[in-house]
Amino acid sequence: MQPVDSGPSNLPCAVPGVLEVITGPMFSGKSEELIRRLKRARIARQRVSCFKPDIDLRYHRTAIASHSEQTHEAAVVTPNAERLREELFATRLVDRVEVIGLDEVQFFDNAILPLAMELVSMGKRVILAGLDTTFANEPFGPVPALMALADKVTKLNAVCMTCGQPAIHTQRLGHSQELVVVGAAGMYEARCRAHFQPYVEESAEQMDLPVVATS
Ligand SMILES: Nc1ncnc2c1ncn2[C@@H]1O[C@H](COP(=O)(O)OP(=O)(O)O)[C@@H](O)[C@H]1O
Ligand SMILES: Cc1cn([C@H]2C[C@H](O)[C@@H](COP(=O)(O)O)O2)c(=O)[nH]c1=O
Ligand SMILES: [Zn+2]
Repeated sequence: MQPVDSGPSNLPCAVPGVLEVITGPMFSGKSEELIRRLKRARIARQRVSCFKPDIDLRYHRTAIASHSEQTHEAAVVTPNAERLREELFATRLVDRVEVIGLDEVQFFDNAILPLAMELVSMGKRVILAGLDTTFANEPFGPVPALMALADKVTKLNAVCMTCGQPAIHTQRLGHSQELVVVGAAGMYEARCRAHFQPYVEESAEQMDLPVVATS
């Protein structure tokens, strides 16, 4: 008797959750894309909840806002995954929503990874937006690891403010070497590879330190 090729199972599985990461430099449209996805989910009559860290209250206290002034209602939370967990579970909000959005995820600690995966395992659509690299071109917080775990990664480009080509970097204008410096246009610019100056050389020049020649 021939063995039966069972093939792909037609058995229904539990509603699958999904992790989506939207990333890229500043001004690349991450918040716009997050807002677009959340609005479409609401059109599809899905229940949506959105959060942003209390670090960055540039435009609104009760909404995420893009540089182009598009907005979506959001709750402000301390950028601490345990606090976000409490916000979702202690209030049972998690039981009332299908889609969870979070902007500026780069400011969260690494515990955001197991929290995101727990929500996905509960069948939630989790959409996270944040910077992949810092002003110094280093991986920013949990974002690269989240990209590795995601079902879908959308990496956006901005427009280089020097030449108009696609920009993958965020240039900080000024001397600060702090990791977190909240700001927008005037403090930061999108730059392409050719026009991005990582802070090591630039700050050395600005601080009148010797710049080591590479060739
Ligand atoms: N250098 C730039 N490249 C692209 N868009 C820019 C630039 N500077 C300003 N913008 C504006 O920023 C908007 C994207 O804003 P936003 O969604 O907040 O980006 P992000 O969240 O990635 O910082 C664009 O639609 C455009 O109106
Ligand atoms: C590169 C870089 C950025 N920031 C800050 C600057 C802004 O407040 C946010 C990014 O906002 P956006 O929605 O992506 O435009 O992050 C920072 O603190 N450190 C950095 O290295
Ligand atoms: Zn350029």
